[in-house]
Amino acid sequence: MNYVFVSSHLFYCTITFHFFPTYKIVYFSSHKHNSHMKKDSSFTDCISSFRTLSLTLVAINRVLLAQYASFPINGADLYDELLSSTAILSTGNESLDKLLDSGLYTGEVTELIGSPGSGKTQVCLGVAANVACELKRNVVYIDSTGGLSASRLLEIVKSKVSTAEQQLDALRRIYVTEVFDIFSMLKVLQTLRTGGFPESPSGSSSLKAVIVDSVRAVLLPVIGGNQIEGLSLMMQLAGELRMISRDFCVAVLVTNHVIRESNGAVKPGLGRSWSHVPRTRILLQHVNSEMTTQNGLRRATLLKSSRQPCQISEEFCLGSWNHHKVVKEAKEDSIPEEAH
Ligand SMILES: Nc1ncnc2c1ncn2[C@@H]1O[C@H](COP(=O)(O)OP(=O)(O)OP(=O)(O)O)[C@@H](O)[C@H]1O
Repeated sequence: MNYVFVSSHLFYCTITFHFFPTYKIVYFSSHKHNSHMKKDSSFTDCISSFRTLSLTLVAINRVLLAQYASFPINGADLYDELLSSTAILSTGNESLDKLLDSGLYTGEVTELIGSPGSGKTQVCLGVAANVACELKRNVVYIDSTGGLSASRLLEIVKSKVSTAEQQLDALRRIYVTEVFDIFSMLKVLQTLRTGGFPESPSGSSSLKAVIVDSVRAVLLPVIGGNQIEGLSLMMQLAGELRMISRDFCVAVLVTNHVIRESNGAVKPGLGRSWSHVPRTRILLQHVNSEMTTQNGLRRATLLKSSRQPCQISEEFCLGSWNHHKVVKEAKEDSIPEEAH
């Protein structure tokens, strides 16, 4: 254990420096009330200890920067890192995959926005079922709206895998947590990040997707009144989602509502501070036609992407995840589970 001595007129305390556990910082005072202080230290000793201290602090500063600051890396290394850590998870819906440039990218936060009833939860269920059934990977599903329907999930799973055993296996890969406030949400994410995630039955940690439906439901109550606290909680949530996506190489899919402006245009909820959090954003809308409202036809429009031109859109049916895959077995080898 290394000790760093800090002289102060006010304090006599010992603090363990959390970021740097091998160092112990000891504050000691020359105040006359502290009878047990080092009274024999001369002025020159004091100056030399300050010098030592400043050198030590510089060393600590360097180590902390090396550990926690981001360093620039060249494009080739960046591309290598991308190839080794990025996987593309198919959503199970061709139209959405097309908009997302093949699917959900691990290491990124993707946002699905839309008005109530636009089908955000249906898409989340479809994605969870697809990752669990087709890719055979784990999913953490955080439900903050109470909109997750186990029967609907089973319905989608049944359309993807035929035997009861496979269906059970797939359902076991989807870990559902219900949270209804931002503090519980942050706690769940922190538990997940610090390794508190329950392992899959096979014992392999194969978490590939984290779905949060929805972020606005937990943020809305804290954003209205106390703006400063609400914003800081929102940024904390953004940080947790980003860290999980990067550290665990998982795809994070979040849902958010929209705000309708006076001219009828829609914009993503949670304002500007949130707008930079997702790397990709898709808007879900009803397709307004008497014929199409019956079969749940939706239009998905790409609003934000660093890979595709924005404002392209695709139409798809919400019930498309139910469609049975007749030639599933034959196609198993060609599932684009991990593109890189
Ligand atoms: N099995 C199904 N097949 C097709 N469409 C369905 C099915 N079940 C529900 N729907 C449709 O999904 C829509 C509701 O979708 P969903 O609950 O995903 O909306 P949401 O955008 O999550 O809404 P909210 O923001 O209120 O949570 C309804 O229009 C409903 O008709």
